[in-house]
Amino acid sequence: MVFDWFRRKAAPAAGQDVPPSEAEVVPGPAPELATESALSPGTENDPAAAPRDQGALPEPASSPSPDGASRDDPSPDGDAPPAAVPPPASGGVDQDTLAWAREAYARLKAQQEAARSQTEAPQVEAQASEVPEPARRPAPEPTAVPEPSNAELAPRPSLLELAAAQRAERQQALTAPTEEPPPEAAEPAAGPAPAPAASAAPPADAAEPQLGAFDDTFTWSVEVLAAQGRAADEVSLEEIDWLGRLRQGLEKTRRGFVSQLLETLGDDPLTPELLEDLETTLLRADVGVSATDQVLEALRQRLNQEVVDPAEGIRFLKEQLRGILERPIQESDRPLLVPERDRLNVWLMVGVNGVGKTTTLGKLANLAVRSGYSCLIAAADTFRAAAVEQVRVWGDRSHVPVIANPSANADPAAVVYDAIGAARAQGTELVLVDTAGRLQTKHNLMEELAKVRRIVDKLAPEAAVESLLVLDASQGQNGLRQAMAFASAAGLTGVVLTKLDGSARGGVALAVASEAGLPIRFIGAGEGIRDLRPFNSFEFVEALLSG
Ligand SMILES: Nc1nc2c(ncn2[C@@H]2O[C@H](COP(=O)(O)OP(=O)(O)OP(=O)(O)O)[C@@H](O)[C@H]2O)c(=O)[nH]1
Repeated sequence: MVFDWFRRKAAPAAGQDVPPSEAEVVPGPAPELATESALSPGTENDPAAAPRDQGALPEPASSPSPDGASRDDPSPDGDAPPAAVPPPASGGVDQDTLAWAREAYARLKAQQEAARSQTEAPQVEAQASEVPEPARRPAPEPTAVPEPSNAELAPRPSLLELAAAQRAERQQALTAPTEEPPPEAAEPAAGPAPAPAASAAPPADAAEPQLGAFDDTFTWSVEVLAAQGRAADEVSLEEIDWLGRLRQGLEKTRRGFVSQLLETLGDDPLTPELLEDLETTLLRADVGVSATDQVLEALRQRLNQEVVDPAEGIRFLKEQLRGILERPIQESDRPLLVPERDRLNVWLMVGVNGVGKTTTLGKLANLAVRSGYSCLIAAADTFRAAAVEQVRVWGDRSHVPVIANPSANADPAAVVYDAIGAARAQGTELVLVDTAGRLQTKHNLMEELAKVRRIVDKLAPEAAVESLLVLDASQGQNGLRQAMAFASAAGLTGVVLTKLDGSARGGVALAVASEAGLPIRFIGAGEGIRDLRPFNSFEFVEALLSG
């Protein structure tokens, strides 16, 4: 079994079927929210100090842990909080939810400590072997699984669980990308190509995610996973880390959106007059005219039927936003974009200059390798001098081969031709194609792109082809115009939204879904290799509207 980052669940390795019935965290119809409340003002800048209304999140699904304890009874010793877990940062927190979050935290901490002592042990051995015989100290007991220092944490993972966690960590370490690209990767990639620009090198890989404090961000992340049916023992550090970064990435959008929303909604029941203010708020957040109209119309109808208090207003708003994001996903033939096993998958990255196509491709290659898919990169951006080099560096980081054409200004279609041939010969599952950035208004360049697309369809009619428009979220409504233009030339099937970190225009995701009718497939929230994940409408909307 490997952890499939596309499905976000442990999955059988290549050659094994994935049972469709297994529960997975997928961007599907939103889970029913048991409770919902208004956003908590004041938590934006100081989550540790101000209370966050935990009721804003759904009741976590009650999933028994492997040792049989349910989340209602996280501690075999009773209700006392684990000693190593600090008291909650916020007051007034739902105790049941908090206990569940504590359980997840305790497990992650134990896993991290187990992994740490596991990695330290071989180092001690290695050092010992360098020491002259007489001075050599006795090697540490090889079979003993170190007892975590927070052994009193509840529920304490069994030795089997610890060992499994260690194995998983080791496997992750083995399959993880190299920290730095190997020196030869810095060599010019292709014959006459000029020396690589300094900017060609992607940022160094982020270190393994570390467990932070038991704070508001942690409890929010755990709750978001729990609301989607995750058990406490299925919560992984990397997902917590990602959700934290997603929430942080959407902070700028959220800050404007949420504060205006709270101001608009106030403490009184919603009135039709408030809808005008809400319209302005949504349009300012780049949600787009169509999505805004849909939301307002739904709210209007609701207000005609009953009195709606602010908390219900927020819940209803979230539901509407999720619905808009979900519609194109559910209408596509694939509710979840995952490379199909035992089939050639070709994913093209297209878009205007500098939006993050190559970076996205590098992150996807890493996601694919870590999820156990065989992958190959086609460096079909033959226009920009350093592009092939940049792609090679990304390929090296995940040990993914790169097919490139050494001649300057080679035909991108020829590179794709070679790549598909190589993938067929090697039985590769996923071919990621980097294409040159182009303005949607340049007819000849759009024609060139259409040719690449035709070549793929002709050469590999059996392949599952995806044409993904990479959009820089910070470009707001401009991205929408790009989507419309690229749709016809490249036969777009989906969108990757990048640079959500640091952009106040994350609302454009809704405009893309409602006006271009394109499913958002992945989102990027940072330059690091792990800063990309499959899009999940529930998490996105929660992060957008979390307090
Ligand atoms: N902050 C942030 N930066 C990103 C993200 N994705 C890409 N970038 C940065 O955006 C810049 C351009 O990325 P590239 O991947 O080279 O963009 P491109 O679309 O391939 O560029 P062209 O090939 O010139 O069209 C780089 O500095 C990336 O590190 C993201 O999600 N967040």
